[in-house]
Amino acid sequence: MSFILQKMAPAKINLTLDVLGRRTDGYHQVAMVMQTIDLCDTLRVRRRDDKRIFLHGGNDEAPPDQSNLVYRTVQLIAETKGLKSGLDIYLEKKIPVAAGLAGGSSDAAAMMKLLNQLWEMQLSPQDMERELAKLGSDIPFLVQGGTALATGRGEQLQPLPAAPPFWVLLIKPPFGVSTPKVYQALQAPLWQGEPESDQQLALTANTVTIIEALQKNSYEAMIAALGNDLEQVTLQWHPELKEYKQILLDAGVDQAMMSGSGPTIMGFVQKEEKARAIADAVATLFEKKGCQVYVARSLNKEE
Ligand SMILES: C[C@@](CO)(OP(=O)(O)O)[C@H](O)COP(=O)(O)OP(=O)(O)OC[C@H]1O[C@@H](n2ccc(N)nc2=O)[C@H](O)[C@@H]1O
Ligand SMILES: Nc1ncnc2c1ncn2[C@@H]1O[C@H](COP(=O)(O)OP(=O)(O)O)[C@@H](O)[C@H]1O
Repeated sequence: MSFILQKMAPAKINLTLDVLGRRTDGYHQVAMVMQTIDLCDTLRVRRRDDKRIFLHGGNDEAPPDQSNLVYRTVQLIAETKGLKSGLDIYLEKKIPVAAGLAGGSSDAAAMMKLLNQLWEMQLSPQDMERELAKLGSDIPFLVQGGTALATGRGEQLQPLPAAPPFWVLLIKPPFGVSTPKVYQALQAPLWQGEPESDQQLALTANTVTIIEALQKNSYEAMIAALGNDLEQVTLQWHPELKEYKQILLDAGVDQAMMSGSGPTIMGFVQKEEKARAIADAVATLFEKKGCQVYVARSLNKEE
């Protein structure tokens, strides 16, 4: 029996998400500070002697069929670089689906890294990011993870100093939201069409301030600069999310905010003991509302 390769696929959260404009290609121009956390899916892969690809695991919302981003990553690489062997792939989902945590994107990035290893393709991280941008705007960030600035439609990356270590409580309501619908409903004053000046592409206040906070390695300054332009849409559709933020703030988190297009609400704290104590205090209340509660810590690029 050939040996099994395994890779963890971490969730991402947005520390900022500034939407700058609505482009003609159907995407929005964004500036986002992204961070990986240690809530992870797991991918295991074993080479087969034939040329068949089998995907196992997943769950009801991310079934192991041809629509799965893991399968689509193999298909993309098979088309561009050739199918070098058959594969048995097992996907263990822990990251909630359609939650604003980019679980599917991270699974795709992990699959790409496993293929690079197994098929000895010697692709650089930048090569992998370029390929994966074809499957989704968030996926390139998940190749390297840690803390990074994402611009363009989210696929252009610049390294940032690692965020000061922190913990987050994640409250995942019993429903998902559609990312395209959230972007489309955004009412913010946006430019439309193509960016015409550098000013239109300039980073906005939240993102500039948070980058300064990261440069100073200041947890307090980072917390003060958190922001997400998509909150206004998802919180209007699901007003109970405002209440969830308040519950977390009342329970003692330093700040509460939605991740990505939502609906997951995050509560930020600096220390593990505090995160776990608050999670214990609020778990029953949130579980009664049908929410799942997770505790996770920020990851470095190397983890
Ligand atoms: C909102 C964010 C924030 O990190 O994450 P999630 O909430 O999905 O995790 C991302 O911008 C989501 O990126 P991702 O989920 O990869 O989106 P894609 O598959 O590329 O695009 C799906 C659709 O969302 C819309 N879209 C996406 C990215 C972007 N910058 N502008 C957009 O308008 C488009 O309608 C696009 O067709
Ligand atoms: N491996 C996967 N894990 C999760 N979702 C997947 C996967 N493959 C395809 N999908 C599809 O992609 C959509 C968005 O997935 P996900 O990455 O969880 O969203 P989000 O970025 O909003 O957290 C889901 O509706 C799901 O049907």
